[in-house]
Amino acid sequence: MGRKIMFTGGGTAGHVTVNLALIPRFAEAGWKIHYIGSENGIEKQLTAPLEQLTYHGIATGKLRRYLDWQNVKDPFKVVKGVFQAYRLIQREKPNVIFSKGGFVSVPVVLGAWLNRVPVLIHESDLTPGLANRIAIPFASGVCTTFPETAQHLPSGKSHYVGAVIRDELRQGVASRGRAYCGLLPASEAADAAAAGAAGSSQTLGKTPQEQAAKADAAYSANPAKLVVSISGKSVDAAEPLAAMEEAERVETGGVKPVLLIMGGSLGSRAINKAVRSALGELTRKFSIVHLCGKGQVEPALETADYKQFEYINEQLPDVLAMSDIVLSRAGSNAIFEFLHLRKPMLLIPLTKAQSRGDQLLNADSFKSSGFCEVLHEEKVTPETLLAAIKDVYENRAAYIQRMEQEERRDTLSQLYELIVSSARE
Ligand SMILES: CC(=O)N[C@H]1[C@@H](OP(=O)(O)OP(=O)(O)OC[C@H]2O[C@@H](n3ccc(=O)[nH]c3=O)[C@H](O)[C@@H]2O)O[C@H](CO)[C@@H](O)[C@@H]1O
Repeated sequence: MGRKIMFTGGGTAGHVTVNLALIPRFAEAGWKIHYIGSENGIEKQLTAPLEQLTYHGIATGKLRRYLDWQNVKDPFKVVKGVFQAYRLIQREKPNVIFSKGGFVSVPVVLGAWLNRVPVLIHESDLTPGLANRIAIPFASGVCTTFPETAQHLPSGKSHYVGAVIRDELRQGVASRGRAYCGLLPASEAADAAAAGAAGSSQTLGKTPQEQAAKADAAYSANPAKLVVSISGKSVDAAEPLAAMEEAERVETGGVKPVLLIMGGSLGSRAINKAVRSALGELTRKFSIVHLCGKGQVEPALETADYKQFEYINEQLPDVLAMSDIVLSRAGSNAIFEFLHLRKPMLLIPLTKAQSRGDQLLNADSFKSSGFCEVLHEEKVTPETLLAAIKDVYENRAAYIQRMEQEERRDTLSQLYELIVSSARE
């Protein structure tokens, strides 16, 4: 009889994507794969395309730190969930359970413990979240993304494995990303820029390099008055910054650099608001792909250089491949993906008022390694946001160089082996 693994984890994509990375490995090795999640959560949507997987929905309750009338109802849902998980595990008899955390995972870990099935938990953040803190006493081991997390775990249970990166994230193709987002393909943008330059008041060179040199020379000769033509439009670059930007655009063949904005898997209203307050300035310099979160797209704001999506799933590798820099929350999975792909980042971590402060720690750790710039939400204004984005973009080579020092470890294989070795016969 083949071996069987049960995954759990959900609530936000950060509690699902590690499972999505592992599932193909287990499927290839011939394991039967089951997933216990909530009835309608994001974990159900994200695992739906996987044919090799049997999904079981159970009742879930959120364990809140604040007062809410749901707090009265939810303990009953949690008890119901434990009972359902217990019965499912008893029936399916998995060899091992892997939990990526989130509230749905608590009843599953308890159900596994009651059935004496080994459970490995994964903690992506520097300090364990509430759901994992409740579950850890019932688990056989805890795999961590950060080495520092060991200090917050019972001795002997902690396994530092590092960040798990989905294989497909490495296979992105920039031109496919541009096509998906409706951004002008790089080659066409270069042609348009060259055509525009040919008929402009300033005759710029033929190649992007010649064009940049001419724009630089023109600006040095008369910094206060430089009119360049990009894509047929004359731009009065009276401001030194604007002149530099236009010269740079010419240098890149008329293609604006791409700024990817990811407010975590659910989107971030604070980031959305901040970005939209500075949209005019930002789109002068960047083509923006904004992952806004469910129900947060504003169609009226859409332009050739501002593309919004609620969430991008299969196409994310392509979109990442075409992105030059990233503005993001500091969720652990996302920032390690950016590090792996060498994307310079500006991070706006979730505040202590809205969370236990895990993203502040994640962001501090990345900043001290020189991988990102951090802008605290309390300090965000259109001006500070623009300055910080400009800073990251201008220093992008230095960020990339520091990220290049970071070894790319095969965490996925290591974690796979650890789970296999924890499984009961
Ligand atoms: C509000 C909240 O509770 N945030 C927590 C949640 O964040 P969140 O769920 O946002 O998780 P992460 O930022 O860690 O990961 C997001 C994941 O979603 C993917 N993605 C995102 C947007 C998109 O359009 N497409 C897509 O595929 C990313 O590639 C990444 O794999 O879990 C993280 C890991 O425990 C924590 O650090 C965060 O503090």
